[in-house]
Amino acid sequence: MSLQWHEFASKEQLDAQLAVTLANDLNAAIAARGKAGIAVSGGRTPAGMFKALGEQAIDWSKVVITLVDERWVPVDHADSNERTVRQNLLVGPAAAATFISPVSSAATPHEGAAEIEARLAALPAPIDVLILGMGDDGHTASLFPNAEELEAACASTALVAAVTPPAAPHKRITLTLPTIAKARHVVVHITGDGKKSLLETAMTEQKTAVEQYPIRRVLDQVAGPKDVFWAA
Ligand SMILES: O=C(O)[C@H](O)[C@@H](O)[C@H](O)[C@H](O)COP(=O)(O)O
Repeated sequence: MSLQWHEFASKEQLDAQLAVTLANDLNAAIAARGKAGIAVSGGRTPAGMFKALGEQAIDWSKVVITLVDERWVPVDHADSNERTVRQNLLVGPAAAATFISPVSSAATPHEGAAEIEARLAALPAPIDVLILGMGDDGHTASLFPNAEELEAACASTALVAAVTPPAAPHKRITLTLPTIAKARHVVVHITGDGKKSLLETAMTEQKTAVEQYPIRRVLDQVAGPKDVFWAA
């Protein structure tokens, strides 16, 4: 399926519409299978959308939430993606959702990966809806260009992989490419002209784009519907 672009006049309008789209996915999954699974991305972009999502009419007690990737830091660390999710999404009615934390007290994600893998057995498979961010280098999740474990994380049959990004300050744990690609619906959530231009470049026909940009490598493997929600 081709990548469908949805452009919005403001981040606020994007957040409001994406929240409705995600709520529709979750409610459809609950109606069909009795529960729903969502994997959200970290970074700075999603905070406003998390607030809008938390206001949607969803039976949160039937929703299982996790992160697409995480920095291997304590959950009260300023760089923790879980901290962002707990402060912006898991408040109000959405606090009734089941959140699967992708970090443990292990010293490194390499040591902690097996425990996180076991925890994620509680996540509906395939994931019903998965939101991807994208970095300025074309990374998505924690699939970074030139990372020493990139190939392993793109080929692994496990749910998660530990990654040492070449330039980011923290070791990471990430859903593997096959796990991401199996999601029933994938949404790329990006803002700014630079990221729009980068994603358009990544999605060109040039074969080099696949090697250079993990976002392209991931989207090429996504079997289901894939959308981009973008605002300037
Ligand atoms: O832990 C992370 O950083 C993310 O999961 C990462 O993949 C993020 O989505 C992009 O780097 C975009 O981050 P921003 O939204 O902060 O630009």
